[in-house]
Amino acid sequence: MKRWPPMKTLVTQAFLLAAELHANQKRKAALATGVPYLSHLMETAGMVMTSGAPETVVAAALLHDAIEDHGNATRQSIQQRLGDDVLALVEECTEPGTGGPVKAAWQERKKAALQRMQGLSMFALMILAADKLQNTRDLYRNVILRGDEAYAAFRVEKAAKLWFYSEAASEMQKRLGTFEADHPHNPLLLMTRCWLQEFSEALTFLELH
Ligand SMILES: Nc1nc2c(ncn2[C@@H]2O[C@H](COP(=O)(O)OP(=O)(O)O)[C@@H](OP(=O)(O)OP(=O)(O)O)[C@H]2O)c(=O)[nH]1
Repeated sequence: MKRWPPMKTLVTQAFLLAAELHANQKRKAALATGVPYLSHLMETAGMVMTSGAPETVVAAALLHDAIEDHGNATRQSIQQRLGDDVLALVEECTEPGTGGPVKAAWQERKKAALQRMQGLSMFALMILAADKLQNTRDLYRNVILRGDEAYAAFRVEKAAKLWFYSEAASEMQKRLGTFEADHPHNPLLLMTRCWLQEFSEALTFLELH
């Protein structure tokens, strides 16, 4: 019988770790019930991979919610299995005030996340832009089908959710601009620009519906 080749690449290892960590986690507001959380990580990492980003970035995209959702102990598994570069990127993508036994209050976490955006590395910015776009695309489809009921599964109401997304869109655009000034033709930055454009367009739709 033909055997699969050994699965040793960073992306494969990251996928296996993400599948392990998020095995029992479901999406909160999916159109079908019981949709695995892994779907969000695969879509986000798929966008990053399609852009041509390095393997470390794709691996970090697969693990961007690992510490946030599964705690500080996860840092060690990421470091041991994927190395310091992937861990550093995952840490940049981890929302402040998460990872410990108790999550900080929603408003406090989101304000801290916004404040940190101007210090993001280019690769962390890419992952967060793909992450926010994936969640917003999902919300967009949900709003088309269910209207305001689409917001019911979240911790905060529609106005707060859209406030955060709109602040995040402008902070990410500002940060992207600082990289574009130095590297105007970088294809990874061009792709991030497209994602942020789509993110803003989806937000405009959500604000109007
Ligand atoms: N659109 C969508 N999102 C879902 C779904 N299931 C889980 N999420 C996740 O929920 C988070 C938002 O959930 P909330 O209950 O508002 O709680 P939180 O912001 O305190 O985590 C998002 O992650 P986040 O990056 O931490 O927050 P955010 O910055 O996107 O708000 C997103 O990944 C779903 O079915 N659809």
